[in-house]
Amino acid sequence: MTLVLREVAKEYAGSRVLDGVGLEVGRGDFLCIVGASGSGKSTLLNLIAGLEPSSGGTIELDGAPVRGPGPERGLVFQSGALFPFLTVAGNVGFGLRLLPLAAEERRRRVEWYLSEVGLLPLADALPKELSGGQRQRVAIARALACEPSVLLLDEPFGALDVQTKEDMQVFLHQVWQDTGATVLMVTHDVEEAVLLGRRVIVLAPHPGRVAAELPVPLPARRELALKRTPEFLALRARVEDLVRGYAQSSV
Ligand SMILES: Nc1ncnc2c1ncn2[C@@H]1O[C@H](COP(=O)(O)OP(=O)(O)OP(=O)(O)O)[C@@H](O)[C@H]1O
Repeated sequence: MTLVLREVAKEYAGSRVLDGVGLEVGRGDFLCIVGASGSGKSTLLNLIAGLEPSSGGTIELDGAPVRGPGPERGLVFQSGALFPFLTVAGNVGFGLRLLPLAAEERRRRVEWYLSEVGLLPLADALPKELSGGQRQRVAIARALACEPSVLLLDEPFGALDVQTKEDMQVFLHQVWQDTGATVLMVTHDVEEAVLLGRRVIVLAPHPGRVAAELPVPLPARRELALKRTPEFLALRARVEDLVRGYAQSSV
């Protein structure tokens, strides 16, 4: 799986929100996109998801142009947006109904991904009975169950309290390692990006464009304790300076 963007642009009512964006995401990658508010992070993810058309450039998945949403791109937003009237298992299985799978395989996947996110015991619960963190786990399991080529995450933990957010970061990293998924995550949280990403891309605003790309040379196993190491703190400071610097220089 390779996702390739070349010279991607987006305009809203004549105003250019993204300009000349190029990036490449390969199988098993974990790429985080950061940038000041309004730098076009969510817009970029929406274009890749096929929720909106670009105004220029190309977006290709394995050489095929992206022209709309598709099951090979799994999506998770800040608010899990679960179907309130479906159980946890029903939510995880929802997207599978659109895939040509035998009933037995659907059941297997629902069970597998629910157990992967630690929610098998709550399979029959309704979303309203879950905590915010649990709801996001269901949303992630729902996206993963379709076994997408790439998992697109837009501020998936932005609405959670600090403790739950940290638990979810560790959890997502574990899921990524277990499943070999390819992840593209948008976040305004630089610490989160450095903790989870193998690479971090910084978008500069007005118009949104790729200003910097930094590899994250931290150990493969990302634990919360890493956040206190000098290597982590130095990289985090560097990315924060870039984000802030570009935000100020564009005002
Ligand atoms: N549907 C839309 N119509 C018009 N303008 C839009 C639309 N969606 C986004 N924009 C504009 O595009 C710019 C980029 O927005 P976007 O939400 O992608 O940025 P962001 O980096 O994700 O910001 P944040 O971190 O605050 O979520 C903003 O100036 C926003 O007002």
